[in-house]
Amino acid sequence: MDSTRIIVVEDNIVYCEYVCNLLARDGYRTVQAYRLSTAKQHLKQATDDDIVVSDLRLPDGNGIELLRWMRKEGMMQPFFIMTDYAEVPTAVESMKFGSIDYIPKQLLENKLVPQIRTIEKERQAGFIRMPVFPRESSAFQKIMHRIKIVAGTDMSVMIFGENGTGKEHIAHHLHNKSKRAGKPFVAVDCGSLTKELAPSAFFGHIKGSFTGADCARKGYFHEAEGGTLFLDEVGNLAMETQQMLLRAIQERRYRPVGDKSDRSFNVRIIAATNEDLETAVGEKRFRQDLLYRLHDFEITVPPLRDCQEDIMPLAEFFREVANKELECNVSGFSIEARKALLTHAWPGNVRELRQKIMGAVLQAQEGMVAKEHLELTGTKPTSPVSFALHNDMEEKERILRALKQANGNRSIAAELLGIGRTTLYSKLEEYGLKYKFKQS
Ligand SMILES: Nc1ncnc2c1ncn2[C@@H]1O[C@H](COP(=O)(O)OP(=O)(O)OP(=O)(O)O)[C@@H](O)[C@H]1O
Repeated sequence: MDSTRIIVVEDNIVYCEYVCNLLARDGYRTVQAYRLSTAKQHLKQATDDDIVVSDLRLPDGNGIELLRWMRKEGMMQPFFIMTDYAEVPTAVESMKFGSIDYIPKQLLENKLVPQIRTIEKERQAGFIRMPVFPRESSAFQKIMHRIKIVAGTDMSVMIFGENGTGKEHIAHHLHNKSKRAGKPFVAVDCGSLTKELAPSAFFGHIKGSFTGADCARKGYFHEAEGGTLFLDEVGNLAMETQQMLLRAIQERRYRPVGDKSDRSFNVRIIAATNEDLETAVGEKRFRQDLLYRLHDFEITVPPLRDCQEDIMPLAEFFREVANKELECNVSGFSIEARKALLTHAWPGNVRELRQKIMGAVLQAQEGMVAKEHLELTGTKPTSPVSFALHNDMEEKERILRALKQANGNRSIAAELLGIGRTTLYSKLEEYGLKYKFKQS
């Protein structure tokens, strides 16, 4: 019997019973709650190994309220929302508060148990899921659209982007949205693989195949069978390893080191790089034929400085994560801190933002994060390129975006737009926006 207990929160008694039976069939213990208040009681006695699956609408509240309450109480158990199709936009909201996924009820039978199995495997491997914030900038909406169209296929996908932009998250998300969800997602750091280690790492070896091979080892291809193999920093592979991979991918088979026969595999490949691989091809550091194989479809993740709309939402999200992890009680950012966050160049992208916010929350402990807590030195502020005013059509929208980003503060908005305060005032007048942001 599995030790994982699932708390099923659903007011429709018949459906609740159905979900519990589904889970019981796979050996899970379940406990039912028809109301938000009952769910809270169960959760007060829950262990960290429990998992919550909740309907969105409940007689005395809703699933998102439950999730927010849990996170506020420091309960970090995995949380899934079950939805009807009509409720998908609200369900997406739930991911902001750290729900792992929303599962349409029509797909529950196929999706829920595999996702729970993945969580269990990750727990066994000592892997801790970092909460992911669903970014909503227009650049990310485009990325999400591209993921949606390619997810259902078996095309290889190449993800380009600077370090720390979230390429691995995107690869994971793509996997979760594909028909391979619930099957393994195996991430390989190609930069750490020497040409000597690579054959055994990718294809495995049999016992005694070389000095030191005291026992057989499964390779990454075997581990990822049925699922996705994520080749991170693929540009760092040695030429010999590139050739070996190319052959395997072309022939859809490989031979474990020391074995006498080949194995076939069913693995989807997603690769990521922060390099311009065309240049690497030109410099003969990367094989053109391998690049073609890995590059059926492309996703480019823009640097954080080009996604200004994401900066404050991500910062707020990391502040909440930091509050919980570090047991602090920081409620927001001062105007100066916001300004610093919005104008910093973020060479380390989301990773750097996360680190800066964790550090700032730790320093502030409570109250507001001040500019000094962020310690944003050493890089020049970004040129306000992404907010530059190009033409009348875009202008109004950009002004609104900058004002929203600056929380209505016109000085900061003007700075983001790269124009003077007086110019901003006259633009506000021109577009009839003068009274919309009265607060500053
Ligand atoms: N949407 C997000 N929500 C929460 N955290 C995020 C998000 N995107 C990125 N991060 C955080 O930023 C860091 C970098 O993310 P990730 O490893 O996916 O980037 P990457 O582009 O693959 O980096 P690298 O090129 O260095 O391998 C991680 O700590 C991750 O938790």
